[in-house]
Amino acid sequence: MSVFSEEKTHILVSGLVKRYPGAQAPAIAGVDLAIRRGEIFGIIGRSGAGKSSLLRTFNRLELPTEGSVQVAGQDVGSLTGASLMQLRRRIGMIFQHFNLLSAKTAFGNVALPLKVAGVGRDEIERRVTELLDLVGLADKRDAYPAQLSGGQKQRVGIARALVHRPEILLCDEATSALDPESTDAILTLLRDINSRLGLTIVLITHEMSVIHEICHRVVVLDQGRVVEEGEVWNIFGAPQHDVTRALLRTLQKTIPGDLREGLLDQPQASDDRLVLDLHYTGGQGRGPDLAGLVEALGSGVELLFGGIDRIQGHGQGHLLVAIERRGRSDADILARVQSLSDDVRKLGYVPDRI
Ligand SMILES: Nc1ncnc2c1ncn2[C@@H]1O[C@H](COP(=O)(O)OP(=O)(O)OP(=O)(O)O)[C@@H](O)[C@H]1O
Repeated sequence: MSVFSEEKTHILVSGLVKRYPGAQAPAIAGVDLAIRRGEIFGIIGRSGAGKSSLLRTFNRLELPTEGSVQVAGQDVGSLTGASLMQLRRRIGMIFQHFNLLSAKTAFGNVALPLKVAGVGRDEIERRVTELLDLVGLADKRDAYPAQLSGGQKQRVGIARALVHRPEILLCDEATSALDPESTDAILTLLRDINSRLGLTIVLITHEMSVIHEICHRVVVLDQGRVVEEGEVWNIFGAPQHDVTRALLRTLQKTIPGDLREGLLDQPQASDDRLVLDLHYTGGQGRGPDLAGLVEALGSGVELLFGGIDRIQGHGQGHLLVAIERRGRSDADILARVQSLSDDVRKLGYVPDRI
C-alpha cells in the first residue's frame, strides 16, 4: 500500500534541495515533509528561511534541484505539458498583493482562468456567480479592483484560485497586507473553505496569530531546513528551537515594566514575597489550578499577572504569582508547586505590598 492511502498524505516532500544559480547556500537544504489531506498546514521561519521556495515547488513554480515533491502520489518534477497544466489546476494559489487585473471587474478576474481553459459562457456565468457568492462578494461582481477594499480584493483572489475546483490551496502571505479586521474575515473564510470543500490549505505567514487561528500543524524552517514540526498547540506551548521561540515572542505577554522593575534579586525584609512564573504548555491536560496552588501553599498567594490562551482545546500560558514565604525556604515552596505546572521559574521577590 502506498504512503498516500496509508497516511492520508496529500503532499510528500522527500530530500528536497533547491539551489538558485549563483547563490552560495541552497534555499532549501534537504527537507522531508508530509502534509495530510484536508489539513491547514503552516510554514513559518525568519526572512530568507526558504518558505516561498518550498511552497513554490508544490505547484512547480520552482523545480527541485534534488529530491522530489509528490502531490497525491504524482511526482510534480516529472510533469510536462498537459499533465503540468492539469496539476496547476488542482492547486490554487493566493498572494499577498492579490495579483488582480485592474482593467477587469471582480467577475472578469474570476472568470479569466475559465475563459483561458475554454469553458463555455453559461458554465462560466454559473461557476463565477457561485464562487462570488461563496466568498461573500455577490454584490461586487461589477466592481473593479480599485473600488474594492484589501479584504474584498483577497476574496476575489480566493474565488479566482478556486475556479478549477482545486484540491489544494497555497497561500503566500495572504493576509499580510490586510488590517486586523479583514485578516479575521479572510481567515474565517479560509477555515470555512477548508471544512466545507475539504481543501488542503498550505500557508506561509510571518503573522504567528494566523498560525494560532487556523492551522492544524506547522513546520518551522531555518536556513532551508526543518527545525521543528508538529501540532500547533504543541509547538506554541513548548517550542524547542531558538528560532521558534524568537518567532513566537510576538505572541507572548511580556511582564509589565513596573512589575519587572520592582523585582528584587534578594529578599530585603522577612515578609518580602517570592515571585514565581508558572508555565502551562497544554500537555497532559494540565491547566492552571488556582485551588491547587492555595492548597499547596496556604492562602498567601497573590496572582500578579498572566494569561491563559486556548489552542486546539489545550489551555496554555503562564501565571505570575507572589507567595508569602512564612519562614519556608524557596526550595520548599518550589517543591510544593512543582507538580502544578509544566515549568516553574523563580523571578525574584516583591515587598509585602506592591
Ligand atoms: N529567484 C531567486 N534567485 C536567487 N535566489 C533566490 C531566489 N528566490 C529566493 N532566493 C534566495 O533563497 C533564499 C530563500 O528565499 P525564500 O524567498 O524562499 O525565503 P522566505 O523564507 O520565503 O523569505 P521571506 O520571508 O523574506 O519571503 C534567500 O536567501 C533568497 O535570497
